[in-house]
Amino acid sequence: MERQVQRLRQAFRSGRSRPLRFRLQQLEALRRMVQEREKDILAAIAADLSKSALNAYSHEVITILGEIDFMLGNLPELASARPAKKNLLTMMDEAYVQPEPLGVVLIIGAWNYPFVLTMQPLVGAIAAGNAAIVKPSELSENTAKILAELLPQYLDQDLYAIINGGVEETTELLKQRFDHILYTGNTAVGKVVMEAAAKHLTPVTLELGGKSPCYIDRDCDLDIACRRITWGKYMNCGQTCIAPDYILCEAALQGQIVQKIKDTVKDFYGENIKASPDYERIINLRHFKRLQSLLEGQKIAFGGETDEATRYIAPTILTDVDPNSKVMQEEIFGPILPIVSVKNVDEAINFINDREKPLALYIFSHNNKLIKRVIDETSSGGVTGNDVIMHFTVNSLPFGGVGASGMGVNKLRYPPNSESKVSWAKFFLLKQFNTRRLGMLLLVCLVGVVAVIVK
Ligand SMILES: NC(=O)C1=CN([C@@H]2O[C@H](COP(=O)(O)OP(=O)(O)OC[C@H]3O[C@@H](n4cnc5c(N)ncnc54)[C@H](O)[C@@H]3O)[C@@H](O)[C@H]2O)C=CC1
Ligand SMILES: CCCCCC(=O)O
Repeated sequence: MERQVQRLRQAFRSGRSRPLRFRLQQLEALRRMVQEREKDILAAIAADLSKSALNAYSHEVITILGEIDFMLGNLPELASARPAKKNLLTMMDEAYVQPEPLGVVLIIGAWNYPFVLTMQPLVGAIAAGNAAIVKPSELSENTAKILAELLPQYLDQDLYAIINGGVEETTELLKQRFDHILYTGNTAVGKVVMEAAAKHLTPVTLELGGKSPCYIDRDCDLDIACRRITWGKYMNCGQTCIAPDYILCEAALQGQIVQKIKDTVKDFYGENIKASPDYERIINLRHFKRLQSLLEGQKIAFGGETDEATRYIAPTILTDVDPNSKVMQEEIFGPILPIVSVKNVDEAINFINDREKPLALYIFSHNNKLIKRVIDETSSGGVTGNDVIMHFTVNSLPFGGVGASGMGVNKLRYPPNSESKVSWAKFFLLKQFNTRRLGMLLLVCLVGVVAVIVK
């Protein structure tokens, strides 16, 4: 490990990773890799998470293409010096902030979105002019393997390395000195990473987990709320760090919520959910058994079916959940949705503040004052009102946790998925489609307006 880190440090010292042209070339090469080897990448993600190619594209590949496009379009400005305000003493001088690379950075990825959670930080590291070591999660072994095969074929091998392995290899890596470590994974390991980094005073970005609450106010559009919660909760079989972990609502709403989510699950995944290409599986037996244990002693209002052979757990809803029960003590990270009843928003705010600061927080209400109050009186990594997960798609928003859910920041929806939905997602998320398609869309609108005026 030490030799590998030293090799990267020498390459970084050569200054090769600093010129803007070089950084853009590497990002263009990464984009080429994603495009030319899309099929292999989708197949690897599919094998790891029993995910359809359409979902692997929508959940992961499109995000990376969007991130690379953003960088290719904005890096010249992002990397340029920023003039600083001067005072009388210095008004004849030059004063500016010059963004500069840190050096050799370590990226440790997680398994639930194995491509996004290693490539997105790598895009940032390359854009900033760093050298980087990428250590994908060993749990998503197929994606780890394909990345080890592809990255050296497309990127500068002296500046960007990939090291595969599990706890042992990661522990060895963490003994080395880096100039920044970006870790994505659970909070317990986040502490291990931070402890190791402290020995070298290495700054860290910790993208951790937590229990993200979702408060449903009695005054909201319950149909929309349940549809969006169903999408965000059961996507990737609930293995999404910013999925709504549990619902807080008045007891009287539980019945309607269960029914509406039940109807939406049928709408999304059909009568036979197990056969749906849009419904994934639990990553491994350890997590499957952990999730099964969370069902013990609970009132299962919907779902609850499991199949160990295929690591299938049905979309499940628990009602009248005791806040002290096991399912409320740990991040669920699976397709189980507990409903905890509270009398009102005051009780919901206290419930949230009595626990670790969540990675995400969701509020469904027609009352914007109530939403604003919850935002003002709680603390979380990111909030979406009247939706879930969508703050993740705004790459001009910082993305990350606070407190136990993390520190530092990193940046076409409903099933069933289809080619045309992916195409529209590209249109709305990828630069390359915006201009051409946007022009077409504007032309159609213009023709429409003219037609109305003429008429
Ligand atoms: N904030 C965010 O953006 C995200 C957070 N997460 C969180 O990640 C968690 C799920 O991922 P995990 O199961 O943790 O992924 P994991 O088991 O794949 O571990 C993550 C990484 O840490 C390494 N690792 C594991 N144990 C280690 C140890 N004892 N010492 C050193 N390295 C170790 C693994 O090799 C892997 O590369 C959830 O809590 C989820 O909320 C997941 C995705 C995004
Ligand atoms: C929708 C993609 C989200 C990726 C980060 C997470 O696990 O929440």
